[in-house]
Amino acid sequence: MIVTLTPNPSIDRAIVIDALHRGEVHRATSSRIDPGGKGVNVSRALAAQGGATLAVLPAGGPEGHLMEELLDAAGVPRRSVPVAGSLRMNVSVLEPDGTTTKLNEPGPQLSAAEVDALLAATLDAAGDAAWVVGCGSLPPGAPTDLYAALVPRVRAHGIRVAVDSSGAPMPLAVAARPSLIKPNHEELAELVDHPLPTLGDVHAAARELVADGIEVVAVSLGGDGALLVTADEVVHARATITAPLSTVGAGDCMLAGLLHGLSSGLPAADALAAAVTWGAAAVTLPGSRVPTPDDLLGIPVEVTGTPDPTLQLS
Ligand SMILES: Nc1ncnc2c1ncn2[C@@H]1O[C@H](COP(=O)(O)OP(=O)(O)O)[C@@H](O)[C@H]1O
Ligand SMILES: O=P(O)(O)OC[C@H]1O[C@](O)(COP(=O)(O)O)[C@@H](O)[C@@H]1O
Repeated sequence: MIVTLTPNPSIDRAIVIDALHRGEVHRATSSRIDPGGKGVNVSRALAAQGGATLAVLPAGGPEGHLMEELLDAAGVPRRSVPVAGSLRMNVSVLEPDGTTTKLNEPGPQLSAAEVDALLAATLDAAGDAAWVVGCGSLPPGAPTDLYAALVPRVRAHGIRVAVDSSGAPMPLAVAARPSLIKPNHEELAELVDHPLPTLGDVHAAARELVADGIEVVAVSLGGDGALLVTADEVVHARATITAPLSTVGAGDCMLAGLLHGLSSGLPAADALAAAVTWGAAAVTLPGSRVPTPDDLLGIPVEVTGTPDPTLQLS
C-alpha cells in the first residue's frame, strides 16, 4: 500500500486552444477537469493500475466537494480532512504542439489545527504501508517544514518516505533524509544551486544527495526520461512517444510507476523502466488523465546502467 499526502490538492482544469496570445480572448476547442495535486495524481495513477493506495488530503468548500466526487467516481480510496477554506482550481492551457502553460492558485489558508489533523490522518492511514509520499506545494498557513516534520514521524513506524515538492519546503525535507526524492531537472538544479546542462551533471548532483543520506534520488528529465541514483547504482531510462498531448501530471505518474515497481520488489532498473513508461503514457493523454494498463502497451523504453555523461539535456 502506498499512502499519499497532498496538503494542497487542486481541481485541474485543462483548456485546449489553438495558440496562446497574452491579453486576447481565446475560444477553447475542448476542456476537461480532473482531480489533481501531486499526491492525488500519484494515487490516481496507482489506482488506475490496480495498485493499493490511499490519498490523504484536505477538503473544503465547493471545490472540496467536487474533489471528493471526482475521486470517488475514479475509484481512488481517500481520507479527506475537513478544512474551512475552499480547495484551489489550477488551470492548464494546452496548445496543439504540446506547449503547456500552467496557472496554479495558492490554495486555501490552513489553520494550525487543520495542518495537525492532516499529519495525524496521514500517520493513522500509514498503518503497514510500504511507502508514505508527501507531494506538491504547501498551502498558505502550512509550515514550510511540513514535509521535514513528516519524514521522521513516518520513519519511526518503519515505513519508507518519499518527498516530491519544490521551492522552500524541498531543502528542508531533504535535510530530514527521506528515503526517496523525485525532483525534476529544474528542481534538482535549484536544490544544488547550479545549472545542470548534461546528464553527467545531473548524475553528479544526485550522487551528492545520496552521499548526504538519501537512499534513492530519481530525477525526471522530461523527454530525456529519468535518472535513478543510489549508493551503488545508476540507471538512465527513456521512453519514446510520438504524439505528446499534455505534460500535466507526467512527473506524478512517473513517481507512481517508480514506487509501484520498488514496492513490488522490482530491481531499480525495472522500476525505473516502469516509471518512465507511466510518465510517457501520461504525456499522450489529455489534461492530467492517468494511464490505464492498455495505455502502457507498445511504448518503447531504453534502459542503461552506463548513462552517457555528455548527453545535453533539453
Ligand atoms: N516528451 C516526452 N516524451 C517522453 N516521455 C516524457 C516526455 N515528457 C515527459 N515524459 C515522461 O514523464 C516523466 C516526468 O516528466 P517531467 O517533465 O520530467 O516531470 P515533472 O512533471 O515533474 O516536471 C519523465 O521522466 C518521462 O518519463
Ligand atoms: O502543488 P503544485 O506545485 O502547485 O502543483 C500542483 C499541480 O501539479 C500537478 O500535480 C501536475 O503536476 P506536474 O508538475 O507533474 O505537471 C497538478 O495536478 C496540479 O495542478
